[in-house]
Amino acid sequence: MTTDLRTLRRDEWDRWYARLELAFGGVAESPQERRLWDDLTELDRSYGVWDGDECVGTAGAFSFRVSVPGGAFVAAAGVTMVSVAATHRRRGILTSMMRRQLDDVRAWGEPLAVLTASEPAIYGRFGYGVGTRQAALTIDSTRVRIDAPAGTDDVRLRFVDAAEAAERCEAVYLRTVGTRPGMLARGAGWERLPLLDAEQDRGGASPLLCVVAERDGETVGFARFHNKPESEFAVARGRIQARDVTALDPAAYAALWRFLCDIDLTETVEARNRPVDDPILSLVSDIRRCGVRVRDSMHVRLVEVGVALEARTYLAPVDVVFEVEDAFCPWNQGRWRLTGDTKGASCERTDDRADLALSVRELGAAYLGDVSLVELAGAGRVRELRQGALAEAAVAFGSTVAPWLPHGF
Ligand SMILES: CC(=O)SCCNC(=O)CCNC(=O)[C@H](O)C(C)(C)COP(=O)(O)OP(=O)(O)OC[C@H]1O[C@@H](n2cnc3c(N)ncnc32)[C@H](O)[C@@H]1OP(=O)(O)O
Repeated sequence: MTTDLRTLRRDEWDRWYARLELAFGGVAESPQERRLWDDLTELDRSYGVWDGDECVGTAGAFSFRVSVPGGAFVAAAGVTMVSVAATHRRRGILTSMMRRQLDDVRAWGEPLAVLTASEPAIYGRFGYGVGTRQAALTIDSTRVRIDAPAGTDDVRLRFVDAAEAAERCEAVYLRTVGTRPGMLARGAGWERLPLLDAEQDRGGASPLLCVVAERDGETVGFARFHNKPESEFAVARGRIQARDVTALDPAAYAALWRFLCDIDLTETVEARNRPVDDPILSLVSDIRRCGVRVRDSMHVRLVEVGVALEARTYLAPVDVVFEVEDAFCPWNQGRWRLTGDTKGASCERTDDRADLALSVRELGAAYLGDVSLVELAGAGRVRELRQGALAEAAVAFGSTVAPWLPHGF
């Protein structure tokens, strides 16, 4: 079989995207969602693999800047829309696309590649580590009380039309980008993503509802959610499906969650993607009844180890030499000396003896401050070669808040 891997052309997008949908089960997305992804696709950063005139492989890369510990934003390829036709699987097509893509990302001068995986087992071989996690909540709102802080009662909540309020909600959201590592600065068009609301995706729930939180006439937060009425022998058992809960201060945040947990005729509040250290977990009276489940979220690949490690700051002074293994991107392979603290860092090639040995995948996992290097060492994936180096590096790589990716891509 000979296939041709090339950059996507405008007139190929429809056929290309249809093959991507087919690889994910063949259920067509709503026209609204399809149009959004069409508009967001960056053709010159997308690939199709063609067997004759049949598209058998797809992959793309959005232009993002990822927030990292210390507050900088680092250019990153947001790897997306990866698929290989079921008729052509396990013949190396994914590998060929990952090869081409990581070479291109390097040539574009982007030190990071990030993605959310359909299955976590796919991308480790290409040097990606799980760099952020997310928590799903299923709150029993009949039993859980919100212990709201002072000032919560001064927050005014109002139902608004989600589309009409989109601009001011986006303005609030943008003020939160960068408050956690892992959040994305993106280009125009992405503000449409949280408003997608096709009936076919609702599963019987209401259209998207929106409540804004105001103080002194200023918007200080918002919640977007669906209400799914359910009942059992005339007992209301409705479910609130929270899509976004965003606020600029603790009182507004508590007011929004208290509202969601208090809606009549409902007894459950679900939220699929929250930070693992979400303050809601400290607002509730009974964490056991919040059904917390944690899973992998954004996978991170250091495309240029030196540039990436220099771009963030470190919670404590650090001076360690890493022996990095990177078979897929051998330009990263070898020894790097990282020195840094809360103000800045430098990371350079060195011949000095190594203090810690690990693969680029572990660096990706630890990069945003989520998984501890100590935890990875416990799994045998980081080796300490100088006593004390592991603790020193683990503390330095931490983050004061858990990294979080608020939405998929
Ligand atoms: C960022 C995103 O877009 S995530 C979306 C990923 N896409 C999907 O899940 C859609 C459905 N699946 C597919 O399209 C394909 O099966 C893909 C893209 C996952 C894999 O494509 P393929 O061309 O079959 O992969 P390829 O042949 O290059 O495999 C490379 C290696 O990865 C392994 N691999 C491939 N898919 C998987 C998987 N799902 N789980 C574990 N290992 C996998 C292969 O076994 C192979 O291992 P080997 O080198 O040890 O033999």
